[in-house]
Amino acid sequence: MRRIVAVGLMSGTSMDGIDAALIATDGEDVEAFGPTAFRPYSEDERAVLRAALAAATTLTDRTARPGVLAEAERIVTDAHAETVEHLLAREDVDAVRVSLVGFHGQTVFHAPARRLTVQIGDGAALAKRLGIPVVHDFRAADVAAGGQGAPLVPIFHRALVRAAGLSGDVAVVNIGGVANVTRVAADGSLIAFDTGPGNALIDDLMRERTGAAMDRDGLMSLSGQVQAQTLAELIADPWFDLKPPKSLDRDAFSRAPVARLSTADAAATLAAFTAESIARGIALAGGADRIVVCGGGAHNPAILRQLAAMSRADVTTADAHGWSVDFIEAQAFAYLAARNRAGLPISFPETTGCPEPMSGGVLSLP
Ligand SMILES: Nc1ncnc2c1ncn2[C@@H]1O[C@H](COP(=O)(O)OP(=O)(O)OP(=O)(O)O)[C@@H](O)[C@H]1O
Ligand SMILES: CC(=O)N[C@H]1[C@@H]2OC[C@@H](O2)[C@@H](O)[C@@H]1O[C@H](C)C(=O)O
Repeated sequence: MRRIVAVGLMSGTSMDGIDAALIATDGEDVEAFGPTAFRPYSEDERAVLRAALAAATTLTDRTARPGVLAEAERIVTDAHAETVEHLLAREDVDAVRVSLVGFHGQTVFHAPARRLTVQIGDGAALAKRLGIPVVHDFRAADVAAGGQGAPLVPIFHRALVRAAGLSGDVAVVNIGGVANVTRVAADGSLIAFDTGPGNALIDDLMRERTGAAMDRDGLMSLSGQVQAQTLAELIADPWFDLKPPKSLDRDAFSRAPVARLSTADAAATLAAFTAESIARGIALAGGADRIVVCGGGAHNPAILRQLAAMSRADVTTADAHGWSVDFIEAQAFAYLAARNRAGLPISFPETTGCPEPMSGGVLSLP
């Protein structure tokens, strides 16, 4: 395929907002990173999204939008359209120069064992409003074929690792609401899976105890003490020893074990829980010489310090390699949309457990 300019859009499990990023790619190589934009959800919008997650637990049909799910889908679609319109206007980019949008949508339910994964967001409506073809619904085909439907970013991580010429075995770790790892071995082979919690438990603790949306710069976690017994209780969950492929829904783990702790100790212990489950995941993947961290958790020194202490690898953040800590997932969905148009697979037995390399995503034309 020729090189195209694509916009990628990600609204992740943290539900902090929408990341948008332009890239130039032929679906194999990333030829250039372009401008980015972030559009936070308002507190009201976030409350609707949280209600949608609760409502979605009873879904059996991935296309049904009962009750609050219909309102949540409208909010998600409109907010994504606004984000792209803002980005293109700010950068003075004419929509005709953009060939494609990769639209992840918002995951409201993920249970691959039940062959069900639900991302809300109306791709057809977005294509019409923007006047740009949109690829959306990236996870459904993989899950229908028996895969986990996640993580999908690994093939993008590998493209970045190869282009950077990083030596040795490299683990790219994304710390979003949930955390996931991609291990790119020195021989180019790939293994990827979700490792456990990212920031979601810490965000939920902070909202409940202080009303803040996050533990900004890890200040609360850094002021507390990791409670070893509680951490041991959290990490004793047999899920962490399960062999990949494996993936998680946002609320797969409970923060009940930290309920009796002070806010500072609870935050410190949850940050250590995230770090230890990532370190275990990297070991399960075969270990790494280098760990490159991306996602919002890369801004939390409490997580990063614990991770560095628990692993013997060289730990850096994505920015140190010229990649983007905050927009790597949005860039990945632009890349995955381009792969869809190029007829290239987006998921693999080694990343989602699907039976064979699979294409993914649905195209909606304006
Ligand atoms: N300055 C900061 N200090 C501490 N934590 C931060 C900071 N900035 C972002 N975060 C954390 O990162 C989260 C957002 O991360 P990110 O945008 O990577 O997640 P996501 O894309 O929503 O999730 P996922 O990757 O699971 O889909 C916030 O909710 C917050 O917990
Ligand atoms: C079902 C779902 O939306 N999963 C997300 C979530 O957030 C992080 C982790 O869990 C990852 O598996 C996935 O997102 C990234 C973008 C992925 O598919 O690679």
